[in-house]
Amino acid sequence: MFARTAARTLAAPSSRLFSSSASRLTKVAVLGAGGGIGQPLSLLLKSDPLVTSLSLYDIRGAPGVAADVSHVDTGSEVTGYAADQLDQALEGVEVVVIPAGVPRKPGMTRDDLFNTNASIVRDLAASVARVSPEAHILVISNPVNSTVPIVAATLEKAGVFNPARVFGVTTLDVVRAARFLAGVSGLSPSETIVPVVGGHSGPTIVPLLSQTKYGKSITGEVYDKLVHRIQYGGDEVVKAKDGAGSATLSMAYAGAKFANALLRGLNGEKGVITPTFVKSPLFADQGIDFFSSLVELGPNGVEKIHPIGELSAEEQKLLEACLPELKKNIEKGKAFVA
Ligand SMILES: NC(=O)c1ccc[n+]([C@@H]2O[C@H](COP(=O)([O-])OP(=O)(O)OC[C@H]3O[C@@H](n4cnc5c(N)ncnc54)[C@H](O)[C@@H]3O)[C@@H](O)[C@H]2O)c1
Ligand SMILES: O=C(O)C[C@H](O)C(=O)O
Repeated sequence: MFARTAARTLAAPSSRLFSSSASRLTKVAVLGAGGGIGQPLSLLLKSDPLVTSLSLYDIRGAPGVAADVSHVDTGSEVTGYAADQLDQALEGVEVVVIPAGVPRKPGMTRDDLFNTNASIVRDLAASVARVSPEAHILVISNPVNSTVPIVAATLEKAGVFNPARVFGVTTLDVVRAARFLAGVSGLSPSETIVPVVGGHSGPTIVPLLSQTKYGKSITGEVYDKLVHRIQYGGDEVVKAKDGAGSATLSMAYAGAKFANALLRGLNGEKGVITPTFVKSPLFADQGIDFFSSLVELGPNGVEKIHPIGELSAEEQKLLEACLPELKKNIEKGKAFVA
């Protein structure tokens, strides 16, 4: 998971979880560190040798999480910040991960979280713009299809938006796709990596199984069920947690995995390529200027946005269903800031 060498992100072997020490100082902040995702994510980031300093902030509970996590015997320093210490938490930070906000309950869509989470994310982004305007921002808070445009528009308003530094974390969809395809094929998930493009909610999640060695042979009902499970994996967890929230542990894993990929890119590692939801030219001519596709990460953040490649007829249909919904979600986010 936390590989530091040349293996591509999509195929990073999990045996590298605790690999060797960092080559450069990297200060990372978690905003929402006291939450269901924030706590295990903070623990995993503490275990990442590429993180040398960890700032944990929440409106409640972050100093306690920091005291706990700081005893783990890895090299990084950990500091917790209380509700009125956001500016201090952001000082000198290069990477900001945002899992702050409310999660879904059964029967809700991610868009139902907009009313609460939009202002939380906007206000946090405004503080990042003021205190650490060069930081890379990793947005986990839902609805990602709207919160990423909100962060971008907020930074734009402050005159500091750099599209190479704002990312919607869609890694959980990639993690699920690999796991679920492995379940169908009987192979190891390291052999069933699937590019997942589009956005992060139901029909906007578009798994490109035809671009994988084992996925392309899956057809009919098995294909339909697999695609549905990848698109609605989040609902599975929400239902099972029965009112206690949504995915936290698998999300912390996915968030730490994406953060590690970004840090490897920032450290100059070549060939770090993974899907992420960024400002993108791929469908901009249709008024959709944020999109998740394979992105190469480098010393400045986004190095190269890859095209989505060849699609099967089924995937073309999935993409057609994705685009109008995604456009609506993006416009809603932009309108909120405007
Ligand atoms: N991108 C993804 O794939 C993905 C996956 C799972 C969950 N999520 C989303 O992540 C978000 C968090 O989920 P969770 O399960 O950790 O929720 P949670 O309620 O357990 O934790 C959220 C935390 O955010 C904190 N918070 C609220 N307002 C804040 C603010 N202004 N500043 C700092 N912290 C603040 C809360 O105090 C709480 O500790 C939700 O919106 C959820 O939908 C996204
Ligand atoms: O389903 C949710 O609301 C949380 C998250 O987006 C997920 O995919 O698990």
